[in-house]
Amino acid sequence: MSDRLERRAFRRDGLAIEGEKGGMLFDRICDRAHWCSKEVLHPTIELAVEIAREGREGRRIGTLFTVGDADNVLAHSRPLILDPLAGHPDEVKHITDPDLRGTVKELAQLDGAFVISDAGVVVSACRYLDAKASDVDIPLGLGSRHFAAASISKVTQAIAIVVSESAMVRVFDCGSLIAEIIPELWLLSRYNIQLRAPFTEEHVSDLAVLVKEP
Ligand SMILES: Nc1ncnc2c1ncn2[C@@H]1O[C@H](COP(=O)(O)OP(=O)(O)OP(=O)(O)O)[C@@H](O)[C@H]1O
Repeated sequence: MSDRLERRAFRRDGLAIEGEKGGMLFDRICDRAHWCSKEVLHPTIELAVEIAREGREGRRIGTLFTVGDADNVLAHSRPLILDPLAGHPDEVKHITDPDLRGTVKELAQLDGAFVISDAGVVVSACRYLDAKASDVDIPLGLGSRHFAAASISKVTQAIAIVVSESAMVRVFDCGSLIAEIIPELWLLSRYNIQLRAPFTEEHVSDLAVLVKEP
């Protein structure tokens, strides 16, 4: 096995964030979504939480990921700049690849969304999502990034994950907010929570995961 594949296999064994229990909490989000590949959704949520926690160069950053139905997402979006991931082979663009994850953290400072395929390949970055669904269900007060995430999850089969500049991570499926991840417990105040009851709330170390009940 090549070094790259070994590192990828290692990461698939469990989450770096909060270990096995963190993985179990992310399973609940998978179970709530209308479809889910844990091998892709878990490392994407984990990366979103890392971005929310770490920011870049001392400031918080926000970004957006779509997971699944990539061709359809591409058809409902357009590039904001020349795609920095274009031309690189799929083998180096898997969401579990450590080098790719570092690249995504850098690119997350730019506007737009990352598009991830069902197989976990980050096929495009810096995409403006054009989908505008009128019947999305998003709480008042959330802005255009969240609206774009809700809309693309309604118009396509993709699950959309927002890293808000407020450091909250929000997951949209079929046009609705289905989960919120609070990466640091001091952010856990009712003020920050946008998910409407009923939802489950579970904690592991500094992480809280709230999942809407069906
Ligand atoms: N349709 C879209 N597709 C991709 N990215 C978008 C889209 N709309 C907005 N964004 C990104 O979201 C950024 C923040 O926009 P805005 O503040 O309105 O969103 P928000 O939902 O309040 O997010 P945050 O909680 O991070 O502030 C924009 O600068 C842009 O980079």
